[in-house]
Amino acid sequence: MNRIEQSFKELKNQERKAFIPYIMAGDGGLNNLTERLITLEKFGATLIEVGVPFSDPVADGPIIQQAGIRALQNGTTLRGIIAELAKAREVVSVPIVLMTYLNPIYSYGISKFAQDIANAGVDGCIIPDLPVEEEDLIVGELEDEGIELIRLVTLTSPIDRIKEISNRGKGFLYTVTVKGITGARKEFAQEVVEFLKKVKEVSPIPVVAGFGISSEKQINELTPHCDGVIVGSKIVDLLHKGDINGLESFMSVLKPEKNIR
Ligand SMILES: O=P(O)(O)OC[C@@H](O)[C@@H](O)c1c[nH]c2ccccc12
Repeated sequence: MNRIEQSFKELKNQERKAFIPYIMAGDGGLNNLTERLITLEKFGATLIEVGVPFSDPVADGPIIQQAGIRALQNGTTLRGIIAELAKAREVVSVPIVLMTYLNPIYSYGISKFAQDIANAGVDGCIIPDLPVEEEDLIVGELEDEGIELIRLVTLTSPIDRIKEISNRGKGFLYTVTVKGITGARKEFAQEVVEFLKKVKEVSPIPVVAGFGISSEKQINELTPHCDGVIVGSKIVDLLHKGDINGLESFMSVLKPEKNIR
């Protein structure tokens, strides 16, 4: 069984929800990557999403864009990230999902990419600019290496499409909870809860909410209706500021002792 499925199974047995932090690889230098993964695992991450910086990040909001620019400026490459992840895998046991746009995969070479990330101990891949209609380009190569393609659905996806996408899916379904780009939002539209309920009804795989989540209140609002949350901009910001205490307390929101419901 893939590490991702395994960890969702364990969570379910413990009646817990997933907390999935996102970090930008190379922000602050690639040599902090392993240490950051260790810290996030220690603070209770279920799984970690590792972003590959890219010059044209169409879905990224300002905080993640800035982190990407910092990472590119210090010379971070996909090759370097994969090498660092391979080293990290010796000391980190949570599942790792690589988030990258399609272009860096293309220039790396699709089959080499799939092989190299699998050898580095990566478990899944999120490719936000790869529509389901085009995924045959790459999904076979990923699956051959045991890498799960994590698919996204959004508030504007019709329910039939959500059904189709979630039925193809392995790992978990990334449910985008805002219309727009990544980044903290103060409040969610009421339609988000309704949307999550609908997605939960049709999806055979765990449903994880992401985009715009930055507070304990939001997490408590959403988690009764999904299997966990992804938090990007807030985590990237705390790490950039070096606020490790803030990170630890924010990540304790879904710890078992606080998660009695
Ligand atoms: O930053 P937010 O609003 O917490 O959203 C998560 C997000 O950052 C992360 O999953 C992500 C970063 N860039 C993306 C591009 C597409 C989809 C997802 C992402």
